[in-house]
Amino acid sequence: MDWDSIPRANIIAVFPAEGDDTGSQHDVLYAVESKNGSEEEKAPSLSFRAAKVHHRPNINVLVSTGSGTGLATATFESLVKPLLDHLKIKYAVQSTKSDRSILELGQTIFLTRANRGLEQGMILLSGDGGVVDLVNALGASKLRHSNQYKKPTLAILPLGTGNALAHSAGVTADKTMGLATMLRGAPSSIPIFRARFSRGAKLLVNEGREERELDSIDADGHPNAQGAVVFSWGFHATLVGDSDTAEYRKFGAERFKMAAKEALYPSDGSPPHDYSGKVSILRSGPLGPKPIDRTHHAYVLATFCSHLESGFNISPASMPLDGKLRLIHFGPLGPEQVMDVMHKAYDNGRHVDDSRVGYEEVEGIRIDFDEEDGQWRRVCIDGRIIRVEKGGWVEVRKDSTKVLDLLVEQQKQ
Ligand SMILES: Nc1ncnc2c1ncn2[C@@H]1O[C@H](COP(=O)(O)OP(=O)(O)OP(=O)(O)O)[C@@H](O)[C@H]1O
Repeated sequence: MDWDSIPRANIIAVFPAEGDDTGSQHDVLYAVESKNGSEEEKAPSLSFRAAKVHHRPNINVLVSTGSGTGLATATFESLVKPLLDHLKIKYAVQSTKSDRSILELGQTIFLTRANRGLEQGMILLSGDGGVVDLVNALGASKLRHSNQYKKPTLAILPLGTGNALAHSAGVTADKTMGLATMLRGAPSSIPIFRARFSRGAKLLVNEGREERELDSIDADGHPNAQGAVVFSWGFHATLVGDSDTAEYRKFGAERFKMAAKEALYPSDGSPPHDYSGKVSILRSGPLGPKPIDRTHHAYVLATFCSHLESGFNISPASMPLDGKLRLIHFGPLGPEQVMDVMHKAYDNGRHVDDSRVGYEEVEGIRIDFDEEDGQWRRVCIDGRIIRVEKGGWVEVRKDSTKVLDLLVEQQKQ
């Protein structure tokens, strides 16, 4: 029987077929609605069937050696490999050699297979960066998708620093480090946004010392980048950018707090920076952009996720993969007041009830930067830092392209 002909929601259990050493033959038990079952007959309206299925998806394990505090390789060797071997699951494993490894695998092998309609599973040992690399590789241009495009399915094992997507999608809700969801989860599309920049925007790499062109440039010459977690400007982007160094990375998630202190209490004794620019909310339909009534800002952050790290509940109204983009923003405040707002975010997202904080669902946002110094024109997309040129702008909008499914606990339609 063909695996694809059995609806996922009807599957009760899958067992390796007895005597099969290839890992590709399975016995599947599944429920079928019985046509003549009715309440009057007092018969159950479901019955079960058993089928023999040949199914051998292409499974790739991606080990991001530079993520978090560098535990991905040890986790693969001591936990993931023995588990997959125990289950006789066949897979190919790739470890990252550079910050472009996952992007390049995605742009070549995974995109080609997806365009040929082949089923692919990926087990990703990384933080949010690995996910965003896959999203960008697979979704950089709709034109690159064939009619047969088949979304790969991703299982994420949270080996990064923030692991926002894993925390927000419920992958870390149990004590199995994502392994239970990897085996029992159901696929659900990862919502994505697209940022379109003025022509001079550049990706910052090598601890912010080098500039690189963005991989995707649209027909009008505007650099594009996609994200699945967060877009930010101001305090958040500054602390992510400043703390992305080998020295800071040793401290795990503490690095964000350390860089936050430096941004709020600069060592030269100056007050925290007031970010200057025009921020507008983009709305759907005929309504034009609605500018936020302030010229200076401390915090501008749009996200699909409820949590940016464990306990940091930035958008309490966000549900796992609900595809709603929410904006959190506030104007210049003293350092103690910023800390007060941040503490409320760690306290179950109470900051959104604070009158100093704006919180709303948006279709997108536009920022027109009015900053002389480039360090204040840095924005963050899922941990990557992009610097916009003087007088430049960025527009961030929800993107309906579906490129990748994430395995999550609850089946979503
Ligand atoms: N071998 C490597 N050499 C250089 N860079 C690497 C290597 N492996 C991974 N990287 C890069 O390290 C970064 C790790 O990002 P990732 O998001 O996975 O972890 P993180 O930043 O610690 O976590 P999070 O984004 O969840 O806070 C990515 O930019 C990735 O491309």
